Amino acid sequence: MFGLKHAINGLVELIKNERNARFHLVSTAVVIYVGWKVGFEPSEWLWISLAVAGVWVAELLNTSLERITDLVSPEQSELAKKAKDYAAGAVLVMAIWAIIVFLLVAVPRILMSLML
Ligand SMILES: Nc1ncnc2c1ncn2[C@@H]1O[C@H](COP(=O)(O)OP(=O)(O)OP(=O)(O)O)[C@@H](O)[C@H]1O
Repeated sequence: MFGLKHAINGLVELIKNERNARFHLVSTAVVIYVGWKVGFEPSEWLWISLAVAGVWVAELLNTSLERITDLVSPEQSELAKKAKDYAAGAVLVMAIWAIIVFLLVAVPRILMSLML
């Protein structure tokens, strides 16, 4: 279980050091609260949890790639810029998908529960 300790440490460090991660943490808590309040179905939880996990994974990999890039190329370089921009693009794609899932799955359920 030593790997688990390091993995949890990675998550804690991400939340401590990255502003984006703190935003993800608040968003994750809000989505879980809303889902619990309106009573998401298991299939809805599946989509929402996939989107939430996807954003966390993308942010973890992006931050890891940023650190590796800084290690390999501490000075300004065109390649370092490309490497970081690609990784940031991956987070953006995942975040857009998570918003689409939220709009398609959560918003109709929230509106339904407000009308009842
Ligand atoms: N060594 C570098 N050479 C050229 N451009 C860089 C370099 N480092 C960063 N950049 C540019 O600046 C952008 C922001 O990089 P930075 O490492 O500050 O990431 P960040 O998104 O601000 O994340 P963090 O706040 O975690 O460091 C990169 O996407 C890239 O375009």
